[in-house]
Amino acid sequence: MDHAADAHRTDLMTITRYVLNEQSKHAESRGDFTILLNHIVLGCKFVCSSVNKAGLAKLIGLAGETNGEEQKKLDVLSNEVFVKALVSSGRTCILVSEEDEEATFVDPAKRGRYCVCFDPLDGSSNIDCGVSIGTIFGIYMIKHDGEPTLADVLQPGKNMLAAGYCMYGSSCTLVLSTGSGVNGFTLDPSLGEFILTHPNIKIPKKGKIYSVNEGNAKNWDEPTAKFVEKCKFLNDSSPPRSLRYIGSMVADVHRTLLYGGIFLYPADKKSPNGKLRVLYEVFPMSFLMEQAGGQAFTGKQRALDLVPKTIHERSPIFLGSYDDVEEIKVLYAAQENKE
Ligand SMILES: O=P(O)(O)OC[C@H]1O[C@](O)(COP(=O)(O)O)[C@@H](O)[C@@H]1O
Repeated sequence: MDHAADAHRTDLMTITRYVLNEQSKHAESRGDFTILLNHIVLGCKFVCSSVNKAGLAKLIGLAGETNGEEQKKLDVLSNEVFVKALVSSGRTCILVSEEDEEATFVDPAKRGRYCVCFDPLDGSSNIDCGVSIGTIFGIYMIKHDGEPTLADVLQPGKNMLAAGYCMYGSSCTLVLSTGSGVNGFTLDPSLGEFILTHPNIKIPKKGKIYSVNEGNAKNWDEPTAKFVEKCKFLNDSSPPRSLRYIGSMVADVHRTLLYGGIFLYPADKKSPNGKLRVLYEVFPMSFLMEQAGGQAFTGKQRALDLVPKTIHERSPIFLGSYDDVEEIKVLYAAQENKE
């Protein structure tokens, strides 16, 4: 690798150029998706700079508002920026945000054909201590000319057109799939551009890492308890798997995508549907995992086959390397056969 050439690379593959190339393959594309994505990218850049200067700009701490959960100042600010950017793109008709109780139906005069479900700032519990957090988004397109309704977003995840996340960590990385593979782009602060740095990401078929909040172990169901037990106390000579849990889904999934392994947020006696939300956490991450060669399972079915009934519905999720998720599917199938 010629680092000097790399540092002075002049043929810059920005995310806009990448998506424009992608879209040019679709005859019907009029550039609407690229315009939409550019507004999402603008939101990510704004949130990235706000997160970086949070301590200095007094953006740490609670906003004193709730969405059923206490909202952080950065939660509210990020949500405002994304809603305004998405509406001003003129390409959206329905917005579903983790921070808004109700879906936003865009004014017909400014409306487009895309529905965007997003968590403007995921990993709230890690905001104030500077640990990596992120934005997650999933995009559908309405296929009819009638009034957009909730039915246009309460669809299986496999109907999404695209999904991605932006991680605000040691560097700002945007990972995106438009249905033909997964690519990672790193923000070059000196250019203010996301540059392709992780082309065609493929998750290792089998991993050495498991990622779960073991603090909930006493409330787990048997297949989950058995799987985590296996991760720790293998009955053969192979080395035990390592536990890595940041508590920010974006950061835990990003590591899983690059290094392999499995991330799980199972159901438990206290939260029978788990914690993570289907439309803007489970679906986008499952879409990316499958596009990278991994898989995503709910404990009952392929995550992307789920049909949510409400916009803030939760679901258990097991996602990551193909073989690792296969192991837990076998345990749930055995449980089902016993019942
Ligand atoms: O603290 P727990 O129960 O392990 O939950 C951590 C999970 O909750 C989340 O923080 C989601 O919650 P928020 O959307 O409220 O931040 C995920 O990012 C993370 O995977």
